[in-house]
Amino acid sequence: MIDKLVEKIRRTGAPIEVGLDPMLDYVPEFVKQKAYAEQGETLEGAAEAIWQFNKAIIDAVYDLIPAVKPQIAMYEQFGIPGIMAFKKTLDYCHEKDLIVIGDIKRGDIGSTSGAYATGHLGKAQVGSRSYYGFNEDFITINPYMGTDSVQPFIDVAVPEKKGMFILTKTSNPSSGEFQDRLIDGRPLYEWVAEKVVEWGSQHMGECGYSYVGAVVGATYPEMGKVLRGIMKKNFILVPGYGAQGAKGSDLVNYFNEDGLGAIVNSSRGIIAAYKQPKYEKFGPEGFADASRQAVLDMIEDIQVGAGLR
Ligand SMILES: O=C(O)c1cc(=O)[nH]c(=O)n1[C@@H]1O[C@H](COP(=O)(O)O)[C@@H](O)[C@H]1O
Repeated sequence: MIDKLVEKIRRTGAPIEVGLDPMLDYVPEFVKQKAYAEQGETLEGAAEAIWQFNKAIIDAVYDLIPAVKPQIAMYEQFGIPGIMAFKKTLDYCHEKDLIVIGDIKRGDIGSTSGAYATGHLGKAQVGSRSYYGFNEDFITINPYMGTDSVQPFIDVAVPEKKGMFILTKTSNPSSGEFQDRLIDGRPLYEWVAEKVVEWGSQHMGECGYSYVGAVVGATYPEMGKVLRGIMKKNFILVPGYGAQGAKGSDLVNYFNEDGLGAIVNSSRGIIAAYKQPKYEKFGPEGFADASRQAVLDMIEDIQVGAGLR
């Protein structure tokens, strides 16, 4: 999958992923009303609304991008119907040949991590048969419980040729509270980055990049530069573009000289584009076209701002 990700980034010229984080507030009224007419103002109605919203956006952007990142919390808030909308979204993205990064941020003691890994990357054995549960291509992992919490994900990912992105320096304002603390003179996020390199060496793609990548927020470009230097063969998933304030020129440190090595996420900036003054002309009816235009603008901004052309 890392080889496919690299191939798709090269083909599209778009080192970006669209974050499918559908809050009901972003779903235009006409989409919600139709879903509620069919399913009522219920959890099922909410799940139908976010699924229809996602589907229209995927249809509008899939040819421009290599990957999507559905954030499971946005679906979980609607209980079981929400989880079913999450799974429908994953399957539809696969049908469209998109790489699916499940943003699930898991990590627990070994046996529990193993079960998460089976459910999201691998197959569950049931008697003589085995079944994929969610079947994402990559997932996000919280490594702060240490190697025995991360290793089960790698053990499942290797035979499946799937991967993961490990939280290293996150984009949020208080990420420094713990992650920037100095340990033996170096910030904690650098210690994590060194473990990402070590963990990643167990699972390398033919393209020269590891299946084990890192999450480093676009909102801390100076730290991004240091972390790029430590993790030369690990892809960096970069959140923080758009709604959290980062722009193309902040990303120059995140790419390697081959123009690869990073994939930049934008969620609200793309899926709720029609609400921004810049894309107002599309109106709520044209929400998916507004998302397409926002993707085109993001690609241009990153290619120019990060010096990729
Ligand atoms: O793992 C992530 O994707 C993540 C890590 C991080 O440091 N910061 C961060 O914002 N994210 C996720 O990236 C997405 C950002 O959404 P927007 O701010 O709307 O583009 C959300 O799904 C967050 O959960």
